[in-house]
Amino acid sequence: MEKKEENITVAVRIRPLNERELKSTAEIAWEKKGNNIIKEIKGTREFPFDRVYDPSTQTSQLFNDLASQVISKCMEGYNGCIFCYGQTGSGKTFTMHGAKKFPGIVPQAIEAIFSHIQQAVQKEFLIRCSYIEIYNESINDLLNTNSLNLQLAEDRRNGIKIVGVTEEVCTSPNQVQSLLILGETHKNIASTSFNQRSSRAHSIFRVIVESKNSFGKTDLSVAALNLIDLAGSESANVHTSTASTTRTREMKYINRSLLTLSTVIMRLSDAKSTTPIPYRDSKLTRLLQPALEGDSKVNIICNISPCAITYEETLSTLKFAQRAKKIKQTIGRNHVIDSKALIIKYQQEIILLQQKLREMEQRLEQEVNTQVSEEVTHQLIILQEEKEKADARLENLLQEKIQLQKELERYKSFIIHPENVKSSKMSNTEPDDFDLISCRKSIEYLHKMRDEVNRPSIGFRQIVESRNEKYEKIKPKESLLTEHIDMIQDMLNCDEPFEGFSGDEKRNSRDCHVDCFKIIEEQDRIIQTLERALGDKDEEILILKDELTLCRNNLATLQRNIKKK
Ligand SMILES: Nc1ncnc2c1ncn2[C@@H]1O[C@H](COP(=O)(O)OP(=O)(O)OP(=O)(O)O)[C@@H](O)[C@H]1O
Repeated sequence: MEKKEENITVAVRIRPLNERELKSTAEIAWEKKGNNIIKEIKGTREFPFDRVYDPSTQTSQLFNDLASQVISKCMEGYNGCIFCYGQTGSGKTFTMHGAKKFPGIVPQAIEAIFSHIQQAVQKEFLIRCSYIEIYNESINDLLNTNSLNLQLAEDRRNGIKIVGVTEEVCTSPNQVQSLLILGETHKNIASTSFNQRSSRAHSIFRVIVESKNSFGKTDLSVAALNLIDLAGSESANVHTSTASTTRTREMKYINRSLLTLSTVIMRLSDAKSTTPIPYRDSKLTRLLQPALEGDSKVNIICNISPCAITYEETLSTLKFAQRAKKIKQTIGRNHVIDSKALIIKYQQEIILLQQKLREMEQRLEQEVNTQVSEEVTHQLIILQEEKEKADARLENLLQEKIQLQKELERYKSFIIHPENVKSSKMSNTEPDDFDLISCRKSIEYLHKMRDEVNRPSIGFRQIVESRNEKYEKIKPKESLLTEHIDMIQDMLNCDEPFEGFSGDEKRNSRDCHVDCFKIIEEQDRIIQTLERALGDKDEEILILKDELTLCRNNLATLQRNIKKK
């Protein structure tokens, strides 16, 4: 340990008058004189300190003058301890933690620690934080409400420890800030006649700074920074009539522990004293023991009210501060050559974890590759099978379609027009000179001619001429034809078209007529069915083609993915 002797730094901060004091007729009893003296206004008392701050001073000024040096030392490996001492309502919490828009020493210290880490490029740091309060002589963990009445343990190497206290590793100011907010919600605060938000316990926010040179393996420093907001002393008669038993009990515990602190400071300040120092009389002094004995750079800020109402309490605070000022300390830097120190432990853990992570990543990659290739192969097989099935179904359908088309053609070829049937049947039964086919053709021809003549678009003369010409050609057969035409016309128009024929002829013709129509109707039905079937097959083929395209696309995507892998 590198050692050097120095005094505890003691400063006094005078707060502005509060509402109650402003309303009262009481006078101002204390004022600042120069930079470091506080003096009685109406008396002769004067107390010199390292610094004295008047009511107009901002906390940032105190931080820059006092706390920043302690923080710098901590970053170099020296322990540090800053605490605020004073009667209730004198401004201890305001100084240590601050209020809205007025950051206290703690938030400013956190900013300073992290900005120091940012600048110290050659060093590595590990920051751990804990937050406890001593309430009615019980140490409670403010970061874990289930941890109450924690015990202290002492060993030669580590000094005094709080067993089981929560220590959070923090990597940013915001993270520390969150811990502070969490701790604040668990603090014992109550309204008293002197302070609306009076701390009913001593609170200690501890930052452990582990640091090591980036290149060194063993030169490790571990420093503790204790930022302490003590509960305020209260005059016993304040609580007797109005306060609840809880407040009175709290007050007794607070006063007793502060008295022990005072005694400890008094004994420490008297270099010649051989009387044992009663550290063990309170949890607070036991915890402060290493710092007060010289393992820490200590700053004490004594908060006072300038008002005469609290003259006695302020005087007591100033006397305490005077005694504290006399304490000489020999502070040393903590070198730790200890493989158990967290920064090294964490570094080793990080290396191990990184190794494990790499191994896991490799294993995962292998597994994923195997899984992917198995899955892709499986999907490929399924797709191939689906494609083959689809191809086969398509082929079948195409065959079916061709078959159906052939059948359709065949059926179409079977279609017999009634007039053909009539003429062929009739020709078998009619006498030679009765040429029904030619008659029929002639009738058709005549009908056509008549239609032609009636069509307004064709030149009338041409039509008449052509008609006459054709008429001349068939004129010789006119009478015969006319007769036959009439007869055939009658036959075609009437229900009994074969009236003039003999019985057999009639029967044959009628049967033939009916058969023909039946065949034709049947054929029409078959054709319609075939056409419908064909239409359905076409639709199925289209759907199958779509499916096939989808299959092909999926296959292509899979093949692309496999190539990428
Ligand atoms: N320097 C200051 N400037 C402005 N207001 C202040 C100052 N110091 C204290 N106050 C105000 O005075 C009140 C009491 O302060 P604070 O709670 O810090 O006292 P305390 O000493 O912590 O009291 P306790 O011991 O009861 O917890 C608060 O409202 C606080 O905002």
